[in-house]
Amino acid sequence: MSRIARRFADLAESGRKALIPFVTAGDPHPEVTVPLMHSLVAAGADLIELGVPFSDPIADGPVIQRATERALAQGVSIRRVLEMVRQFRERDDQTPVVLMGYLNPIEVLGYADFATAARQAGVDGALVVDVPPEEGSELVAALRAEGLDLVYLIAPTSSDARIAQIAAVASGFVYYVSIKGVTGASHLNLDEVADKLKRIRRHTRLPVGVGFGIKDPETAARVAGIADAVIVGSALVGLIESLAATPEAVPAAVGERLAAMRQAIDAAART
Ligand SMILES: O=P(O)(O)OC[C@@H](O)[C@@H](O)c1c[nH]c2ccccc12
Repeated sequence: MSRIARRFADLAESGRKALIPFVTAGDPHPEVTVPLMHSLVAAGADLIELGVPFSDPIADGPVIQRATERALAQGVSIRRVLEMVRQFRERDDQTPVVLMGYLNPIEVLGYADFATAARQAGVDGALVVDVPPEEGSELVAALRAEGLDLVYLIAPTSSDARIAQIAAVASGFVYYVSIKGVTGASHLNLDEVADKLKRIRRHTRLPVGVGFGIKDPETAARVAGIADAVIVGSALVGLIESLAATPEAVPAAVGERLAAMRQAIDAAART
């Protein structure tokens, strides 16, 4: 069983929902990322989505774009990101890590070499934004050969046929993007999301995570009421940005913000 499958199985057994923070590797400084990852776990992260900086992040809003720029300015490459995961694994062999990124850096390494290096570093899966399911088979095969999951995005506009196609190739979990547009948007409509999750669940038994626009503990708790996982990015990355001048303060502060979401999720689950 993959680390991701095991984590979701354990959560389901204890009736808990997954909390998945997203941070960009190398933001605001490469030295901060591994301590930050440990701090996120201590604050209640069940899985970490780690962004691989890429120069043309089409799905990202301004907050994560600026994080990407800060990381690229520090020279953070995909190899450096893998090295960070390897270092994280020295102290944590339980928490799944999914790399979020775009195809180009993976193509530059080569699918097979990327998959091997990722597995050796301790990565569990990848979410490659610009690989649609009909073009993903080669990448899926390379990742599967190393036991890695390929996480797919489902959009509000995805048809049933599209959801079925994604369900056939996805593994680990599927990621429902709660709103049209880029990361960091606001105001997700919970009823709409709940409807869509019902439709998605007709096609797959994989856990379904929901991300985009979850910024505060209340929203996190409400989404946890209907999804298997709550994914939070820009709310954390915006805090990192505000602390960019004092990188050493980042792990504790971001951990604190995530812990508040964890508490709200767990409190709502008890009522
Ligand atoms: O930032 P938000 O609105 O909290 O959404 C999560 C998101 O940041 C993270 O999962 C993510 C970052 N970059 C992406 C690109 C595509 C899909 C998802 C992502």
